[in-house]
Order: sequence, then structure tokens, then C-alpha cells
Amino acid sequence: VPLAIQETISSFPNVTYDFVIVGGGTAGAVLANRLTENPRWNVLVIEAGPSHEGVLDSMVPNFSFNLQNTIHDWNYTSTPQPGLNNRSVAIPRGHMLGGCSSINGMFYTRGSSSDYDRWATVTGDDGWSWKNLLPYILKNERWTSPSDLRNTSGQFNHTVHGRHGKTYVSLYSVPEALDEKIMAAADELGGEFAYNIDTNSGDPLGTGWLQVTVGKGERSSSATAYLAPEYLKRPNLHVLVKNRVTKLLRTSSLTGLPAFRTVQFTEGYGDGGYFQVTARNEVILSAGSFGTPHILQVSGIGDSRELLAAGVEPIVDLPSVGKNLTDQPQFSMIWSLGINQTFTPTAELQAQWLAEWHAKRTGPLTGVGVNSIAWIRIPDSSPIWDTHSDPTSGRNTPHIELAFIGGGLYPLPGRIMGINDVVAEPHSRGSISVKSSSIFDYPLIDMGLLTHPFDMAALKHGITAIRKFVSASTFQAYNLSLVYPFTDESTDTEVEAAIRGVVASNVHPVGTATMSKKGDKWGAVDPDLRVKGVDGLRIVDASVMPFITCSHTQAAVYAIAERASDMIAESWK
Ligand SMILES: Cc1cc2nc3c(=O)[nH]c(=O)nc-3n(C[C@H](O)[C@H](O)[C@H](O)COP(=O)(O)OP(=O)(O)OC[C@H]3O[C@@H](n4cnc5c(N)ncnc54)[C@H](O)[C@@H]3O)c2cc1C
Repeated sequence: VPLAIQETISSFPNVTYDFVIVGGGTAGAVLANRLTENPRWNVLVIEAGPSHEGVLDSMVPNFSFNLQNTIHDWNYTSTPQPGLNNRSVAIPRGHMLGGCSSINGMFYTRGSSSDYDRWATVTGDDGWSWKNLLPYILKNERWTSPSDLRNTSGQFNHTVHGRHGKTYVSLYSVPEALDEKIMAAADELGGEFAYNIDTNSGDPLGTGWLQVTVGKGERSSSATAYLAPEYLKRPNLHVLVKNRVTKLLRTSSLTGLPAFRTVQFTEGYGDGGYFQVTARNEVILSAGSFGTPHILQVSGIGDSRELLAAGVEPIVDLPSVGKNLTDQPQFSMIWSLGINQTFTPTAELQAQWLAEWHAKRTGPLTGVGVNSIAWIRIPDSSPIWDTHSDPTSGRNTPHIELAFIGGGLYPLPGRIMGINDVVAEPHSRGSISVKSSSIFDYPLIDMGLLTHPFDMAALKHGITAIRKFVSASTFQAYNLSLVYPFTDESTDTEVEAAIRGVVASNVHPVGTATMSKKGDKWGAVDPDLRVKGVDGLRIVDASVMPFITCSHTQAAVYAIAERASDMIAESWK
């Protein structure tokens, strides 16, 4: 373990910290790196989970699912979901350095330009627009070749990528038989499925190749990138792991607003006693969409009535904390292939793949399981618009994401084919609320999945689009039969019941401490990410997104964190 990462606070030299970052996750690691570029600032990161170093399942792209339900996952469970026949759903969250970027599926998708332009409109800060945020998106990105080193020309647009950032981004690396079918179907059907050379240009609509946060055959997380050994050498960066922040404490204030510059934390579960650290400049909350609102709530910052009911003394009434929880409902349609020759990954093959990965960082384990995606917009002519308003940010924005899952190994297809149907920008909202004054009592997480009827209508539109897609002539050779979660014979009522029976969270919760205009009564932070009505405290993570992006959310989090680092540095220089 490098000196900069320690498990007890007393292992660090006794210094005054200029910034204390709560959560060494996706955003937190970016801030830790950028703020310590200034050698005059001492920065402490407090992370609840362990270090990322040496965790094989986090390094090998194909092993990411092994991390769920382990010490590296917070293992949250939702409340019973009325939209899902009262089922509770699992919501994994990273519990290690790098946070979710250390356990996620590595999809690299930015969303649409209108998503960011909408943030700029609702916050009144043009700095959040696509045009102004793009430099930060590129500042994060280090575009590189996929591990199979194939010729990728025509598979991406080099003008929209950054080459000098920290997080590796590359095209998928394990070609599959299904790939050519997907592209042949996109060609044959055209229109909404037409090939899009780069769905990360700000205009995602259409079918394209997947880009992933993988470089040199390994996962690139915010920990591997921003807390790389060269940065851990900085004497002004201290990273404390396996310590949970339990509360923010009030400190004296010069502005008249309540100040919260002291952080209380503990090793393990509090049995070893509690510690405190006070930041000279600011405390930055980067504990993620659940951790951040929960810490605010146990510290007395939130909806006063809710806090009182949970036995927490309210200090700052901020009713938006924990509201506006937004996530994408998703499920997979699965077909079996009616052909003789399909591929099965035997134990022997898997052992060979692992040996290849260890020796060369190449081979099938460098893949994430998906090579292409399509982003579909419900047409203006759809009857859906007779009864629903459009939740998306603009006309270049999809309602539905399709992700294609093959499971084969070139040239053989897998035994089954899956297509994920995802509502990219849902209407439904949920909430996270505090249960007691102890951080160790998990909060109540209501994902709100499928509580708005538009989201069901959108998923059904997705099913129609998927059926059209697999009707392309290229799929005839596969002799497909739909086996899950309904069949081609199912009635509309059966389909809807099946959807409610299987829909899960797309594990992209955002919006629980949302940005709004300065002076707005709703929202938790101003456009400069300062907590409203509070001094000395900012939030930098997925919780500040006022609306979800039509994407997997890590690219947007990286952009927020890169811009926030500049804003914070600017205000204390
Ligand atoms: C299984 C999974 C798959 C995903 N797949 C993708 C994908 O393929 N592509 C994509 O773009 N996005 C994906 N996402 C979503 C994406 O990774 C997240 O949106 C993003 O990483 C969130 O970043 P964050 O900084 O807001 O929070 P996090 O990365 O979660 O960071 C929060 C950190 O704070 C720590 N913390 C929380 N509470 C405390 C406390 N009290 N004290 C100390 N530390 C605390 C946590 O342990 C964590 O390290 C996935 C997420 C998951 C969980």
C-alpha cells in the first residue's frame, strides 16, 4: 500500500487540510487529483471502502459482475416498488476507491448535447452547456486502441475524442459473430436504426459501436486513472480508506450562514471511536447519489419534517435533498438460436483466457460483454404523445437504449442473444429518505421505477422497435425464438405483466441533491455546486444532475468533477 493510502488517520503526518473530500469514488478521485496539482493545498479523502489496488475482479473487464454482493458493493436494496408488483430491487454501488467506476460495466456514453444544454437552462449557468462542458469531457478522456489492436477506422469519429486525459476510453475489444448481424440489420432497416459512426458526438441517435473505459486490457477507473501511483506520491494528498463519514458538524461561520467544515468519521462500524477533521477551505461531498443525501440528512440538512420524523434535529431546511431520484428502468429480451454450431465458454477455455489476460492483457476477458448499442427516439407521430409529455431534453435525444448481448466468440455466435430495452430519460421519480440519526441505518430508497405510465409506454415502444430490428433478413440464419421474459405468442396484458415482473434498475441513480438557479427555492446546490443556505460545503457527484443524461452516467460524472475542480480552485486561488 503506498504511503498516501492509509487505513487509520493517525498514520498520516498531522497537517491542516485545505479540503476534505468525502468519498473517494468516481468524482472524489478526480477532485483529489486536480486539487493536489496545487502543492500549497493539503487534501484528505475519506473513503468508506477498501483500496482498489490488486482487486482482480475490478481489473479484469469481463469480471465486473463478480464484484456485486461483495465487500466492494454497498448492496443497497430498494423499498417495495409499486410499479414493479411491489418487488424490491437490488442497487449495487461501489464501496472501494474509485466508487462505482471500479465496479461498473465500463460503458462510455456521454448522452446528447441537449442534455447538458438543459442543465444550463435550469441552472442559469451556461458553463453546464454541451459546448462549455465538452472541454472537460475531453480533459477526462484518454482515447486509446482496443486490446485486439484491429483496424478501427470507420468505427468512431476521432474529432470528438480527447487523447491527453486520465481515463482510458477505447472501442470494444472482443469481436463477436453478432456484430456483423447488428450492423447488417442497421444497414438494411436504416431510418431510426441507421449507423452512427460515433454516438458520443453529442448526437447519439442510431446504431453504433460501444466505447468503454478500458485501456491496455484493464478497467480504467477514477482510482486507476486519478489516483495512479505517480499522484499518490504527492505529499499533499492523503487518502484514508475503510473509514466511514458519519456526520458533518457545524463550525463557526463568517458569512452568517450555518457552516459545516468539520467531518466526523470512524473506522469500521464505530467501535473504534469517532474522529474529526476540519477543512480550512471546504468540505466536498462526493459520496454518490445515495451517500451524499444520506450524509446531509443525518447532519440535519434536508426536509425538516422528514428529519424530525426520523429523530434528526433539523439545522438547514432543504426539502429537495433526497428528492428527484431518477433512474432508468430496464430489462432484457432473450432469444435462443435455432442453429447447430454455437459457442460455449467451457471452464478450460476460461482458464486459458485468464492466463492470456495475466500474460498479455489481451483476449476475451478484456471485453465487457456488449459491442454495440442503438439509441432510438419515439417518433412525433406516435399516439404516446396524445397522453404524455416528452421527458427528453431535445430532438437529438433518445427515449430508448438498446444494448446487444451476444455471448459468442468470433466466428461462433452464443447459444442465446439478448437485447436490453432501457428508458433513457424516464418520467418517474423516486426518493431517498433517512431512517434514523445513524449513518449505519441504511436509508429508505424508493426508486419510483415505472410509477409514471409514460415509462411503461416507452418500454413497450422499445419492444416494438426491437421486434422490427430482429425481423431484418440477416437474423433469419439464426432461426431465433423469443424465450424471455415473454414469447411471441404473449398477449399485451401478459407482456405488461412480464415487464413489471422483471424490470430492474439500470444502476444509474442521479439527481438526489440537484442543482438549480441561485435563489431558487427548490434544488440542493447552486450552479457552482455550493449547498444552498450553507457555508463551506459543496457537492460534486451524480446527485447534482437536475435531469439524467440519456446515457450510462459515468462520463457525465467525470465532466461534472473536472469542471468542479476548476471552479473550486478558482474560488480559493
Ligand atoms: C454495477 C454498476 C454498473 C454501472 N455501469 C455503468 C456503465 O457501464 N457505464 C457508466 O457510464 N456508468 C455505469 N454505472 C454508473 C456510474 O458508474 C455512476 O453513475 C458513477 O460512477 C457515480 O459516480 P459518483 O462519483 O457519483 O459516485 P460513486 O462512484 O459511487 O462514489 C461515491 C463514493 O463515496 C463513498 N462513500 C459513500 N458514503 C460514504 C461515507 N459515509 N463515508 C465515506 N465514503 C462514502 C463510496 O464508497 C464511493 O466510493 C454503473 C454503476 C454500477 C453500480
